[in-house]
Amino acid sequence: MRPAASPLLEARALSFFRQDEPVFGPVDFALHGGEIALVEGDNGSGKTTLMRVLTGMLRAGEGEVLLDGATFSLDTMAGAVVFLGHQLGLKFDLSARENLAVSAGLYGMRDGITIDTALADVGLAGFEDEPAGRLSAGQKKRAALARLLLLPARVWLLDEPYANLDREGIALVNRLLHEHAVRGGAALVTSHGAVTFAGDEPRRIRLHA
Ligand SMILES: Nc1ncnc2c1ncn2[C@@H]1O[C@H](COP(=O)(O)OP(=O)(O)OP(=O)(O)O)[C@@H](O)[C@H]1O
Repeated sequence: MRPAASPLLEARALSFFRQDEPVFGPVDFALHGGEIALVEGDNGSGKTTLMRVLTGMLRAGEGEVLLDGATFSLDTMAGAVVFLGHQLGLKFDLSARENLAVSAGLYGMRDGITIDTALADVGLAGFEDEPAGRLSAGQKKRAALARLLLLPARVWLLDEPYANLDREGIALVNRLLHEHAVRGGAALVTSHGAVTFAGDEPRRIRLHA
């Protein structure tokens, strides 16, 4: 797919420091619609920290983040960026369906999708009313993936999305990423495992410990 004029997500000379020690950076990248980039690096090189900076959970030490050409702020990213981290953001006492309804109430839904079709697409048909806390680790991850599908966010930030998934689940993540890119979305993905996307070979952003 031909990149749009303005990147959906851009980092310029982005760095993060803890007690004046650099954790990562400076990092530069520009992700256009239709592009997926893999963040690579050894344990402790700062992949999760980069994701947290990009979601606004941590403040960058130096540099800037642009979303759709505008300087990043919590207001501009709300609804435009969705983050899947180690904490899946599920309320365990709510059902899978209720969890998605809460997210949809906050951020809206993509055209042509419903909560139940999103759950069915990730293999959770029949588990809609199960409290999220009673789902297996892989099923919880699938419920979190259904949220990615449901929300209209064009930028996905996925931190270790393959963790806890079986082979079929890994293929599911790759399919969802491919479909997201075809729809014009962009994604940044951290992973230790082998990643095989259906589309073009992903870009690689390397962090150094
Ligand atoms: N809350 C924290 N307080 C202090 N140091 C932290 C904190 N979180 C992470 N770090 C440190 O920041 C560095 C980067 O951690 P980060 O989790 O971003 O790495 P990572 O590349 O995601 O690692 P992994 O591959 O092991 O998941 C590490 O040295 C880690 O010890």
